[in-house]
Amino acid sequence: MIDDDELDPLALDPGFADRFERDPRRPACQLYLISPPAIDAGFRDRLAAALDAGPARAFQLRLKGIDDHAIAALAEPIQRLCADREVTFIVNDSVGLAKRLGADGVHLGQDDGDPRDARAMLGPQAQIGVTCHDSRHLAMEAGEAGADYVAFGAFYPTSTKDTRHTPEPSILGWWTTLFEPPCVAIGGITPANAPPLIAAGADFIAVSGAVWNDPQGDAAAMKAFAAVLGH
Ligand SMILES: Cc1ncc(COP(=O)(O)OP(=O)(O)O)c(N)n1
Ligand SMILES: Cc1nc(C(=O)O)sc1CCOP(=O)(O)O
Ligand SMILES: [Mg+2]
Repeated sequence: MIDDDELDPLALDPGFADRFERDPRRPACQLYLISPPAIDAGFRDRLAAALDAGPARAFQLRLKGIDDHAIAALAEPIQRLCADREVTFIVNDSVGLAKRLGADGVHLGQDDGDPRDARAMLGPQAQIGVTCHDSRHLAMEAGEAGADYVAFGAFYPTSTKDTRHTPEPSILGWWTTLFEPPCVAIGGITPANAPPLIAAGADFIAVSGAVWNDPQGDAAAMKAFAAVLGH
């Protein structure tokens, strides 16, 4: 096992983050929208209005505390909406559910299974993402296992999930400098605190609470993210 500190560009080269320049061939950073942890049947219209207000490249159905049958029933209209808008539809946690729904992909945490098994079940076109916390080692393992993106977080405090890892933004630039698959930044991201992560190299910012819990409303939040991302 490689010690993560041995891979830390800031330890090897303290000026790394200041000199980081995004490869112009990489697409600009985009929004990866994550559902609230609980939704009802009206969420489809709420999501449609949010997507009307500002673009998202991907949407993850991340529902907690209900079984796969209940998730499948809620998923169908949302999945159709995403297909109509060309928004990649990702299912959290469950390869079996992603397969059953014919989702565009699955997001796997470190305890949610091996990306190789997910690939075998979902096929070559599936988008498979892997949680890598603050670990360069986990990200390289995920890349070797065929992940289509790696996710680092939690960059900021969040009430959406109990988190134990806090990466430095420079992990994003380290990844994009060395590897082709996109990297996702997640955890407590708002329009106000997103710019340093975008500047550090994030290919996607993944956001839940800052959209669905914004006191100004979902549409205002989506517009604010669109402005920050230059859409
Ligand atoms: C894009 C993205 N990144 C990280 C996570 C977290 O996944 P996981 O560690 O499995 O935790 P839960 O989301 O299942 O609570 C994610 N879902 N999406
Ligand atoms: C689902 C999730 N995963 C994280 C990780 O660090 O892997 S942080 C997080 C919560 C994302 O929601 P919000 O934008 O409301 O903070
Ligand atoms: Mg999970």
